[in-house]
Amino acid sequence: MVNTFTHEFNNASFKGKTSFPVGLYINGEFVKGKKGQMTDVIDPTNAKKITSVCVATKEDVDITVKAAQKAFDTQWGLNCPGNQRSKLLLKLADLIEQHEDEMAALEVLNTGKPFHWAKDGDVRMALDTFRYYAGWADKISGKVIETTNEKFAYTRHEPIGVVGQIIPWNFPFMLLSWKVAPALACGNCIILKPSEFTPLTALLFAKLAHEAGFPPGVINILNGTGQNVGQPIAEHMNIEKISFTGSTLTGRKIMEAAAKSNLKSVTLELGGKSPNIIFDDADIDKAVNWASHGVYWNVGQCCCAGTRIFVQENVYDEFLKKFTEKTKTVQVGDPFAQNTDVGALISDIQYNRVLDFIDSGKKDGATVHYGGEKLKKEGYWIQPTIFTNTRPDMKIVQEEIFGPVCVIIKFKDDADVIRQANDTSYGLAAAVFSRDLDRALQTAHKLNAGTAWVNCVNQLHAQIPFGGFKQSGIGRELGEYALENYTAIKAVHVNFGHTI
Ligand SMILES: NC(=O)C1=CN([C@@H]2O[C@H](COP(=O)(O)OP(=O)(O)OC[C@H]3O[C@@H](n4cnc5c(N)ncnc54)[C@H](O)[C@@H]3O)[C@@H](O)[C@H]2O)C=CC1
Ligand code: BAL
Repeated sequence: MVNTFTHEFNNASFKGKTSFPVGLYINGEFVKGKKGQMTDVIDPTNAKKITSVCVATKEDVDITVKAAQKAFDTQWGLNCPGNQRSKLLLKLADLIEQHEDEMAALEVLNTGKPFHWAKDGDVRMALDTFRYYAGWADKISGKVIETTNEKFAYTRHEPIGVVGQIIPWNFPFMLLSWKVAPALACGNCIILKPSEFTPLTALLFAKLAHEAGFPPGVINILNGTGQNVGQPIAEHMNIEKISFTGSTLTGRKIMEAAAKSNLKSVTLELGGKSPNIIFDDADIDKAVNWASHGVYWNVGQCCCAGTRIFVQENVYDEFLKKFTEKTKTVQVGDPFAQNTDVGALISDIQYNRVLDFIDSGKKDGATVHYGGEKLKKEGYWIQPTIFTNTRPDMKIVQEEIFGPVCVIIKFKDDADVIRQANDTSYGLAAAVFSRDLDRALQTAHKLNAGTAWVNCVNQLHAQIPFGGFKQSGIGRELGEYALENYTAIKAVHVNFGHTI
């Protein structure tokens, strides 16, 4: 028998209960893994255990792939019309909406992020994403291609089959939706591996997907580590597609595993070191507010965080003063309190990683202009931190920190800032602040980034593609573009006259 996790929330943001099995969700059932292994799930706000969940091994991956392939061949894929897939996705979205406070509270418990962000950001965006792709499920079609008068040729955008999906811990439920919704809309069966740090909302999701009535084997959730579950998915000979979000280092391993196994197609959404450019003609007060959101949202654990803030020299002092004042007002604390802006970091590993980066900045000679200290005795809390007087070669300027840490850098003119902003191996996102739209757009077009925000940051919509240039990734998630990740194009040639 698989255990059930039950938890009563009773706080300023949510009063209510959650309850779901902590098994692996395979072929429409919650089961224990073949080896019966469990792992602890930790509350990052106090480093205490929340519960334990079952974890999978390679053998479980093999069993799941067979179940998913059977579902694809019999009840899903080309055997289930798009309008039926759409109905199921809409039903699932309705169920998520009925449980949105519970889903948000669970995400808060497992990640330490503020409730209002979890609900109005993560869960709302997941809902939008499921509904958006439900709309696509019966509109996925190829085209007729003219060639000769004796031929009728057309393309079909067919589902790929069994798809592996690996997600990280920073936006567990939101990123689940980015992967699962388009894959199902296109008719694929999915095997999703959440991060070992944040398995809980994926399990509540599995319970809701079960209730929605998806055929067994269409949706499968396998908790576990990268090594025991992620790697076997990436290497599997019968998984034809893998989509991954996480570090650039692991992204390389996934690509290597795909190349060495069956050349499965790979989509990668990886790290970033996004520039945020403040020109001297920007509305400085607005830019300060956006820049603060750019760095501190999700305590900086965000692939598109605008952590390199470039400020034109004649407004540098004004910006720095106002940005520092703003940073001092950022409320770090109880994620269920209604005025909290920033919660805890996800794990002891991430906490130490961010502290190491802060140390390296100090050792390299940068100035800690504000913050830089640990907060609280229990859990993984770090002060919002501003570095100044940096050099381009410093680790804190070049590498993704994934914590509430930014560098503020002076620039002379447009050409200077474009050169500095593009001086990175990453290319996920960038932002430009200016009242001069010509200048803002010309700059946005010259930045090497998959997303360019003008007078805003961190804006994400189900309809708009998201993904990286350079080492920030391959392919695009969200929007119509994501359908390309989950369909295989077949060309059909019909001869009605040509002889040979
Ligand atoms: N682009 C993004 O949204 C994210 C970027 N990161 C970056 O990565 C750094 C390290 O964080 P980690 O948790 O170690 O990231 P990670 O990339 O190792 O973990 C992300 C996911 O990949 C899985 N994974 C790990 N090794 C794998 C392998 N060999 N094969 C298949 N799957 C594997 C993990 O279990 C997890 O589900 C962070 O400090 C941050 O800079 C981390 C999380 C998300
Ligand atoms: N910035 C939203 C997606 C991510 O951090 O992975």
